[in-house]
Amino acid sequence: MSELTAEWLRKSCPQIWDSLHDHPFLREMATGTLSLDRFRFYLEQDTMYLREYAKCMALGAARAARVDEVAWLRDSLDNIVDNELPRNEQLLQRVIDLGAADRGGSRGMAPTTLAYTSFLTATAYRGDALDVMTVILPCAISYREIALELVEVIAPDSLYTAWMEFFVGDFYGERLRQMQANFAELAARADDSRRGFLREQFATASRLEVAFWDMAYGCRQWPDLAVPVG
Ligand SMILES: Cc1ncc(CO)c(N)n1
Repeated sequence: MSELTAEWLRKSCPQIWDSLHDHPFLREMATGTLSLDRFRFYLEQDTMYLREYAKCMALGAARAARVDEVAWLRDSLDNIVDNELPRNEQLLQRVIDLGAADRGGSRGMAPTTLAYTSFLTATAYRGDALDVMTVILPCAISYREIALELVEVIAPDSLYTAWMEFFVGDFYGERLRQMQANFAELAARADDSRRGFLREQFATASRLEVAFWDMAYGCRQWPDLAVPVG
């Protein structure tokens, strides 16, 4: 493995990423047929997810070797806390006002949210800034890719357009570009065995992104927290 860049990692697991792009949750968002209940479940779980995601960045900063790595992770953390979390909360209010039913998404972390956040947290406690940057990349890259793809086909001014407009915007695009440049700089110092490990970690986080959409699409909650339809 001669170089380790975000773009290289992204291309290293095409099967997983194809299933992200083909996901029924996202296809139904594009056609406007995704049920509001499912979107509500997604937003409730994603809010719980983002709180842990932000803390994973804070842990990565605490375990960083250099102050520029601290600043990189601080920038990513700022975006989650200042933009993505408040936007999720506003969208959740909108979707509730539109009549979305509670399918148990608000009652606690569903198994997949727990699996994903536990993976991020364990990675941060065990590793350093590079480990954290590797596992947060699939999240950051996939939302940009998904939003850019959907925005081409989605009906304008829908609830789902409101969700994706942040991820297609220049602010997010520039943040992602910066994140990828920072990652390449840090990863250039990793030896081959570490690169192999990071590649696996990237693939795991990518699989968990697919699993997250699966969970939201099926409103999959622990049996005692689930609210059956009807
Ligand atoms: C699960 C998940 N991955 C990535 C993002 C983008 O920040 C998000 N909001 N949620």
